[in-house]
Amino acid sequence: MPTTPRPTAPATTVRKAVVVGGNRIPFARANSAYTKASNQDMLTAALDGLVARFGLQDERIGEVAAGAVLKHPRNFNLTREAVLGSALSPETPAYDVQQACATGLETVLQLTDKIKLGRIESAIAGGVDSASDAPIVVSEGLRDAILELNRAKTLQQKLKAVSRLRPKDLVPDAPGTAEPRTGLSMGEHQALTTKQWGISREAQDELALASHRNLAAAYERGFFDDLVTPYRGLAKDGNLRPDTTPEKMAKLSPVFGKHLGSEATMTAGNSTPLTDGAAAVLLASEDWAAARDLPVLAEVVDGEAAAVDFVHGKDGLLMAPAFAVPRLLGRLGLTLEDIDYFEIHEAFAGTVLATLAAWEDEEFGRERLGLDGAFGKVDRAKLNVNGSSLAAGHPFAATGGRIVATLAKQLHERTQAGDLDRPARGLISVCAAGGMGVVAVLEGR
Ligand SMILES: CC(=O)CC(=O)SCCNC(=O)CCNC(=O)[C@H](O)C(C)(C)COP(=O)(O)OP(=O)(O)OC[C@H]1O[C@@H](n2cnc3c(N)ncnc32)[C@H](O)[C@@H]1OP(=O)(O)O
Repeated sequence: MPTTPRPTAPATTVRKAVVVGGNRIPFARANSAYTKASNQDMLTAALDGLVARFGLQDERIGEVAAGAVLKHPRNFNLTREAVLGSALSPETPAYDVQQACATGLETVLQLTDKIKLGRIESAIAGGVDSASDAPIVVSEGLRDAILELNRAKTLQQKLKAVSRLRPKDLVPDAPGTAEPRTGLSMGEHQALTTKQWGISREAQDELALASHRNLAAAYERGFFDDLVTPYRGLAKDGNLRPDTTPEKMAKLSPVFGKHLGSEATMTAGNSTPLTDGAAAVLLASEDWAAARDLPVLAEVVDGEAAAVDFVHGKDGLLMAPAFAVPRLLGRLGLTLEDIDYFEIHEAFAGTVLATLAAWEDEEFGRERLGLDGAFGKVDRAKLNVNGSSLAAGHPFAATGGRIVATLAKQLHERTQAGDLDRPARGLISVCAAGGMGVVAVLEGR
């Protein structure tokens, strides 16, 4: 007679995971204020700022997950080293994540899932990147010679290893943002997508200007006072240009897609700059936050990842969020109209605008998303209301943490204002190298 199999693990509970708050160091343009700071220095500073803000000295956090896109081989487990260097309890486990520019958001989703399942009560998610201290890779020839030298026991074997070296082996591989499968940089890929979706230079410059204007206004009203801790002489993001104008932007020469001639529209003004920085977000179960009398800004409701075949297909490298968002909202029974704030990572102005154009396109909606028509229109007054990567800068893995903390605070303010008959709702969309995208929905408290 068949018997009902006994569960091999205790039943798990699904509960809510919330954002308590965030902390980041101001983001610096590459080769400026943080030239001498390593990824570990910056991540430790972001963690220590969070510790100071929420009284977490010697606290054993359930788990810390962070990462860097440009990681030195010497950083075996960068996040654990940063935890050991911080004021958190050394009994706090920590691990690295790498999901390109979506790393910060991916860590938030991984850790909130663990909290929802009851495996941990608290967590810190984050990310860091330094374009100033990028790892330099040695050539295959030099690597082979060094490994052989390491194994050599006799003088003869050592000389043989060294004698293999040729002058070209001494040339290092310079760091870059090229896609391994196409050899094109992210900017060159985006230039193709920007053209494909017919995004004008004016529209890109306008989006970049709005980003600077919104970020400057948010600093002005003190919005970042409890989200950003000054570091190495910097109190605000070094890339912020409150005085930039449409005329100044219009004068900039194209930097990507130059082969497109007069159709080249991407400049240093409407592309993110290479940036250094770190961000961290404190996540918890409701009980853990209540027991410590800590505030709760927002709930992390759900997330989704997508990928596109940018090598053989017609979708642009950074277009995966155009697919991930409809899937996530569909699963949650929401439409774009149900969202009060959109945080769409501004890798390039063209990335945001191409995504919005795809969602408004009937054919894309029917043929690529399997809908009856266009997915919908984003109300631009709800988009990146506190500025985004074009103004703040984009230290790749740190961007997700910046966005989650910023959105959580914005949602909290709006929910507490009480003008909605429900909690304020926010959508995050982050594109990533490799044709990927990670998105999430948060709700204010
Ligand atoms: C990684 C993932 O997984 C997904 C993603 O997010 S993809 C995005 C990844 N990021 C990138 O690829 C980074 C792209 N950016 C770059 O490579 C470089 O920043 C860039 C090529 C765009 C520009 O480099 P640069 O030429 O060194 O920039 P920079 O010197 O700062 O600016 C050039 C000029 O524009 C001016 N400028 C820049 N922004 C301006 C603005 N908003 N208003 C007015 N002027 C501006 C600068 O003042 C400068 O002028 P001068 O030459 O007179 O000093």
